[in-house]
Amino acid sequence: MINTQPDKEAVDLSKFPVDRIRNFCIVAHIDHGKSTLADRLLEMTGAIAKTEKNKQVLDKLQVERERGITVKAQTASLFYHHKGQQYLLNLIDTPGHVDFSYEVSRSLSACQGVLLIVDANQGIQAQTVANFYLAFEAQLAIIPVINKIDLKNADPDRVESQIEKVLDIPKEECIRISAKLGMNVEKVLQAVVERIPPPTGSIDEPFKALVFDSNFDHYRGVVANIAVVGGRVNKGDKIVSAHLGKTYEVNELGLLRPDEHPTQKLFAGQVGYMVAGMKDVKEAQIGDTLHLQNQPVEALPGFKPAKAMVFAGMYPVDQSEYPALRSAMERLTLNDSSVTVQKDSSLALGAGWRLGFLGLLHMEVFNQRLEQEYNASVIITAPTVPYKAVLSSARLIKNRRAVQKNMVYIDDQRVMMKYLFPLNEIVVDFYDLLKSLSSGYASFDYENAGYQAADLIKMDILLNGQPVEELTTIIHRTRSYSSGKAMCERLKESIPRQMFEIAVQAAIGSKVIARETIKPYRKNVLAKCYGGDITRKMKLLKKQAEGKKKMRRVGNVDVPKDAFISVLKRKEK
Ligand SMILES: Nc1nc2c(ncn2[C@@H]2O[C@H](COP(=O)(O)OP(=O)(O)OP(=O)(O)O)[C@@H](O)[C@H]2O)c(=O)[nH]1
Repeated sequence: MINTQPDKEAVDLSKFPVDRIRNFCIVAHIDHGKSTLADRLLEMTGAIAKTEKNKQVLDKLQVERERGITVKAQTASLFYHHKGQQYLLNLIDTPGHVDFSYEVSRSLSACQGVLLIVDANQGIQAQTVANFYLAFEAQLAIIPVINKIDLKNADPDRVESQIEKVLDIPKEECIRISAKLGMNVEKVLQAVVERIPPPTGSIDEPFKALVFDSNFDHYRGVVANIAVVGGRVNKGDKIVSAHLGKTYEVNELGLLRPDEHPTQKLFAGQVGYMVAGMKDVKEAQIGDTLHLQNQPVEALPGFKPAKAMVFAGMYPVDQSEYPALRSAMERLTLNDSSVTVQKDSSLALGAGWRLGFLGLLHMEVFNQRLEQEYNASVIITAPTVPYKAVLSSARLIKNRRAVQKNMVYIDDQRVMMKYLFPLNEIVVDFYDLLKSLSSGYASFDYENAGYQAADLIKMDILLNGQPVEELTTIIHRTRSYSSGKAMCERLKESIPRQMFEIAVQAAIGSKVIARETIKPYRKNVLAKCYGGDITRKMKLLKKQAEGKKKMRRVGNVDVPKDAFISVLKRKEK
């Protein structure tokens, strides 16, 4: 293979007519080797040097490197020689975990095909099936790739049979590789050219591009990732966002290889980035259509908004950090449009937001990115799931526990089961439980099946008979006793003794279901002051008064803000 990687200045994108372009994603279950294969493809086409240091180069975020998982889809344009012709391959590496499947579905909209990677030892897993259906429904060409054939326990024959049985893809279409050793990776590149169709647009149409991702650069403003569906765009052109109707001048255009590589133009079928003086994050809607000024086009269908599954409150640790946190949140939600944001406030924690996430890992990663990329420190409250309440005298009638929907044997060792679960039962620790019960063998994926009636109740927490609104929770009746007890115990640990006895109670309506008592105690700050040094006494009393400012008064009980945080914060695993 001769791979001439054009240098920075030499890229002439007009040399790549649409029929010599391939846009594809790599999709797979978590850890099946997407990012490792992406590294090999980048190396083989000369986009990056082959060194030990270049590992998972498309996992650029600190959180991705620390956790060893992909959370953001990344794009890289590769140049590849095949049968005497040079091709432009646009690769998008996507996350594997179910919480980031929104990234996958968005990325697929910029592609005509996928490489579906399956681990030769683990075989088909939950997200293999979920990702297969995303690609299948988007009518993309699917190339099954069996990875890690170098492993001692690899069983590619069995995995091929699974692929044929469960996904209905003929065995013969599978490519067996070791991404780690680079074995057979060349065959993957050949299959991309031969089996994935080129994009359909034409260079002669009016310019039309889909914004499929974007992020915020401190100096340049919004950097949008675009897929040019038709026509061409030049640096300096005036373009219009179909969503807002605003006009911008194109300041910068280029390819991602995977670093930014400026060009003068982008043509139909190409995928790249654009900077067009959008200074406000609200101007770069993901899913928006861009066209030339005075050449309006029909807007592309865009993306279905992501459906948040888990909600949590987010507050600055110190209220003076609110404006800085707001701008950090706006910028991060531009890069992760699946997070929903609503303003909220709490007496105990001040002004903040109620955020919606696709799952618990998504929430943790968002929090970590805020800290690492924006230096923000936040308090996250206990995650909850959405409920619909029926306001009538009729009770919500029956608790729907898991209901089995179907069961398919993948082979003699594996079975795929579908259940209907209450979301509240699965979002918090179900995945961990499943992994430990199955010694790590089971995998899990879920989608929203709508609202179901359930026996839910509102549980209040009372301090000396006064309800504490921040701690009210909606909970399944069968869980209320254990949860109420745990919350009372945690509050007892966090509220300091005061001059009188404090009753900490959990209650359903007027019925108390758990109680702890905090014994009276008076902290006499003057106890150690012998004699009559009045200035020293005043100092100590002033310090005590300042301490009280950090308290929230519930009835006659002073509760330190930290107490709310420790009770509200979900328990660390
Ligand atoms: N033995 C062997 N290990 C591999 C191979 N390909 C990948 N791995 C290892 O499998 C692990 C997961 O690989 P990644 O490339 O991070 O997997 P991924 O699918 O990108 O993971 P997510 O993006 O988090 O879903 C890493 O430890 C890799 O070194 C292979 O061909 N053989």
